[in-house]
Amino acid sequence: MSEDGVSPSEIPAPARHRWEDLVARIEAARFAYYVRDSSPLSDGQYDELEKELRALEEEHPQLRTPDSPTQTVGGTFSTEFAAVDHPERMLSLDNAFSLDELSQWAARVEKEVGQGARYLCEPKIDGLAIDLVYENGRLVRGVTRGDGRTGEDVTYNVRTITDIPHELTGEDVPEFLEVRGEVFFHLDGFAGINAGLVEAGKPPFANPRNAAAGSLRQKDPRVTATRPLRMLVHGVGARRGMENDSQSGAYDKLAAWGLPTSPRVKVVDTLPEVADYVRYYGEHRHDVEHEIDGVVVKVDQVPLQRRLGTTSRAPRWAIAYKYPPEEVTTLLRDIQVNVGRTGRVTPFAVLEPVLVAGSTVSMATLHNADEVKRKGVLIGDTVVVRKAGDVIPEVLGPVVESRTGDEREFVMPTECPECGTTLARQKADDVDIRCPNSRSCPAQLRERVFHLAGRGSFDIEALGDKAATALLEAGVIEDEGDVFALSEEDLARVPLFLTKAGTVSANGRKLLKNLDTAKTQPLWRVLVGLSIRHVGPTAARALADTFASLEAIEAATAEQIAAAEGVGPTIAEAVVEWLAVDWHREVVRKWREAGVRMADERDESVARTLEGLTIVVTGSLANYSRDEAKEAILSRGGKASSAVSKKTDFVVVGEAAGSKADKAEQLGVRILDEAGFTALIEGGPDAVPAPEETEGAEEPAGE
Ligand SMILES: NC(=O)c1ccc[n+]([C@@H]2O[C@H](COP(=O)([O-])OP(=O)(O)OC[C@H]3O[C@@H](n4cnc5c(N)ncnc54)[C@H](O)[C@@H]3O)[C@@H](O)[C@H]2O)c1
Ligand SMILES: [Zn+2]
Repeated sequence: MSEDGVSPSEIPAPARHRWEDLVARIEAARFAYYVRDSSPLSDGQYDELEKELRALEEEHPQLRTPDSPTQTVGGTFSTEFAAVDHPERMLSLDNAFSLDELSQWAARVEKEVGQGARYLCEPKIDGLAIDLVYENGRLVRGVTRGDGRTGEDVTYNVRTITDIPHELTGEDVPEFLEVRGEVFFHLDGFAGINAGLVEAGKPPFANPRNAAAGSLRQKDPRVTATRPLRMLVHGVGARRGMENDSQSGAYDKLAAWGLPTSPRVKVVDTLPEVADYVRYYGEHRHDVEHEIDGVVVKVDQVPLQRRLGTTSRAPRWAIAYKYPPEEVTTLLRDIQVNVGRTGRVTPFAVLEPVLVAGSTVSMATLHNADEVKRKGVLIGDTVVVRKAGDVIPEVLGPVVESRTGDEREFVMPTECPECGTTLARQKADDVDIRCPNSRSCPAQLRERVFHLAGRGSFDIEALGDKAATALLEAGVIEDEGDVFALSEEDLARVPLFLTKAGTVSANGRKLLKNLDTAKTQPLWRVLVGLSIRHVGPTAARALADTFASLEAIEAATAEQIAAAEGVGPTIAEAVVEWLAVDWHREVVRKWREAGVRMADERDESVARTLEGLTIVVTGSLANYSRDEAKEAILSRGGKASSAVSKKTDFVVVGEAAGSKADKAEQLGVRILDEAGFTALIEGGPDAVPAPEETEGAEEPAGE
């Protein structure tokens, strides 16, 4: 950095020192990123540095030397590869971090070329740029971006990527063509790469982008060949024998010659449509098979691109709209284990708290001990953490470059951290290990009590995490069996439910009231509350629909349970196994004694006209919603099914019915329209016309 060009008297020393410091840090980060394929800083942290540098130079324009990182294309070329000049310079992109900045860019475009610019929008792939040169249709060179003028020759490596054609096909293949694209990994490819590296005793990558860069930039192309790299093209450079009047037109030609273009490219006429595109991918960022860090917007017409021109580092006719970063680097302080409701022991990462996607993350899931191994993370590592949308934060991988040697490997405990019981696999081939002390392991108890109070079960608002713990700790409940017998005297012994004066608090009274209401909840909620393996809301509803009471389920055999609509052998086995355990039956007995209803009342005023009939309703009916139709069938003793089979007695076909109606016809199942359905409900099967008549009357069918 030439300080000579800058007159020290004009720039305050602190600003100059800050500038030097920022430049040094940015250059170190660029070196790690482009040469070592590593990210000690996250992209967000890096962008912050660049932003600060830009602001500083805005304030003190004399600092803006031609070799400032704000004026150059990031990257360099390492001596490990032959250096090759690009026929045409490869540029970076300017960024917009808000819709506001995007419209400022569009305003500049309009000011320069007037109205009429069309905008080509495409996802910004988080990979690394590649320059491909085709001569007479043959791939002759593949080069990394480097510093924009000179890149690294990775031709042999590029040839191993299946997306990249060695030869262009089709009509009018140009004499000379330089194509720009992005090399990247699909997300699922990344996890496999790291697992493979760890198994081979090699350092894993911190994230998919580094993995792509590191896999392409291999000395030995045979290594590159083993990595499932992908490529999509997003631009053209120098060319002879190819005329372009638009970016989108160029993409069409490239595609016709066999080059992979993005299926998500869209050309729009107005800025609001660009904003829609940006918003769409902001919401659907995770529906794309690779990581995207933004959307690239380009003026589509080539003559307008020419008029707009470029700066030293980026075209003026394009901009990268960047989404908020989802990946951060932070310290992995520890790996601890959590014991879940079913005793499953799962490791989780304890992180140095870090802000990502708008919230502070201090923990991340690690699923199981194998997963920790596969990711190759050590306690004490700097790790990349990803928080994608509402998904639980995840550790992607370690920044191996930042290791000091003090890191240590995680060892799965052999004893339950909560109750000291020796951990074991339930079945020999299970991945998970569990605490077998399900009845009284404090962790499992707490989770079960909390679970039965949940929205998907009894829905007991005043019984949260804290309350569950407090009740167990005070000893007023020994396990979930005691929950519904709780009295005011009991709560008077739980500090959490006491006022300062020592009486039961409003919250305590609310809990008692909640419990009373909960006792009349429908059977399926009771079943969910029992914490039977595999019995979540869906299975519980299916069981309740068929058996209507817990007593009936207790009396049923595994075969009978499995035969119920939507149940099947796995759930049936789990239910039977659960009921065979003494203390489980004790929970049921206590609940029953405390007045939990455990049966769905059948409305006896409704005649059971459909006893033994299986009925499928498809399409929409005028007088019944889906649920009402189902209810009408169930309350009359019928079975409401969703799939048509030979066992189906009637298929009710409403408006816009789909394939189920066709299937019914094929199988010769009796078909009813809505009027027929009403007749069936009211009078049973005898009230609807006999099969022959129905068939004969197919066309006029009621209406
Ligand atoms: N973590 C770090 O330490 C560190 C260091 C250096 C750079 N970086 C990251 O790299 C960025 C700067 O790199 P950059 O100069 O390559 O800029 P950039 O990544 O912001 O944008 C330019 C690049 O986008 C790529 N791209 C992806 N999809 C594209 C598409 N559809 N059309 C056109 N181009 C597309 C091209 O390869 C192009 O070179 C930073 O903002 C940061 O995210 C991180
Ligand atoms: Zn335990």
